[in-house]
Amino acid sequence: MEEDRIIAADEQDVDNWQYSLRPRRLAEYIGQDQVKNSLSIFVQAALTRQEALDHVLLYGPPGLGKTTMANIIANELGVNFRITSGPAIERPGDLAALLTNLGEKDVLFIDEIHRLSRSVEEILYSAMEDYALDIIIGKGPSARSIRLDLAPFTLVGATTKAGALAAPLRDRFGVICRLEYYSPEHLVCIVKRAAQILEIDIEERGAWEIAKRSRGTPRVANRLLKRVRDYAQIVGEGTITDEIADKALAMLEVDKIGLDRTDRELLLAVIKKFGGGPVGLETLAASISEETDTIEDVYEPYLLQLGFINRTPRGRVATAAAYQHLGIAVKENGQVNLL
Ligand SMILES: Nc1ncnc2c1ncn2[C@@H]1O[C@H](COP(=O)(O)OP(=O)(O)OP(=O)(O)O)[C@@H](O)[C@H]1O
Ligand SMILES: [Mg+2]
Repeated sequence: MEEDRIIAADEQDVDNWQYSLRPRRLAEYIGQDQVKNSLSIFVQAALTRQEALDHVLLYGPPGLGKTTMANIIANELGVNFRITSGPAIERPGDLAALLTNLGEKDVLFIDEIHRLSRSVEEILYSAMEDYALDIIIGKGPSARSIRLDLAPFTLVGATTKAGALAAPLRDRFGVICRLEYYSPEHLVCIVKRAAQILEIDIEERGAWEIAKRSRGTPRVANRLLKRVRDYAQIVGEGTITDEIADKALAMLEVDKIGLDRTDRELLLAVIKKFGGGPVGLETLAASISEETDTIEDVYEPYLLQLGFINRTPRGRVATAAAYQHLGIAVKENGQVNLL
């Protein structure tokens, strides 16, 4: 299960402690320079004109700091921050209640905005466009529609699946920002910053060992840091050195580039059971007793990003980079050998 994986990008219940590490201002937010620069200009412009900021859509893989950034936008604007999520808003009335309670220029954050129901989404259109709610009162022939004015507000939506957003909704966002995976350099800064807040002793090279295995994702970096700290305190002398980090992460079966056992199992299945592919998704799923959805949504993204597997019309193929990482040689005749 994804829940049990230390390198999972998705938020787990046990990740609540990370909230204290969230940067609160734009200047503290590490990386994502392009997004930061444009948001900083739009925020300043809105403040100068004393208007509500345009609606902002943040999209990108889990754990990269969408919720953090939404919160920062409200802080920079100096307004209230209200938080909800697509699945939490069940009926149009729930959204109407949220919207009518917003103050002037407040930020309403809707996480997983691609999971709003159609009827709720439709209420959002006029709210975003005209700061108004069209409400239908009564039923049948006596039903009539009334328009309720709202205070100007900023909707910040977050999604991991921008493609799943209906076009009319997407078009109503004036600012659309894509968050990218972080470079190891930025992750080193994130690890060191978190260590400082948590009062953990860490050497530069220790921070690098953690950064390199964090799959471009701050949430994963923070999680690894916490586990390595335990190891440093119990097995080492409290300080996270490169050697301590390496040993701790090896114990957790997280390899040099952040792959865990499941990642390696999947790659080995493609290479050893199916000669490197192509192998159909369903066949592959059956061979490692997994659901096809889990493979597509959970296991594959990072392997695709690394260029370890390719998706072809005939199925999944392991690339030379995957063979190399696992220490397996490719033979001319297509057969494989351990190096
Ligand atoms: N730029 C950053 N600088 C420092 N720390 C960060 C940064 N971005 C994220 N973090 C840390 O990573 C954690 C996860 O970030 P956050 O909860 O904002 O992710 P998210 O993109 O909303 O993820 P999800 O899509 O799963 O909701 C935060 O608690 C924070 O500590
Ligand atoms: Mg989030």
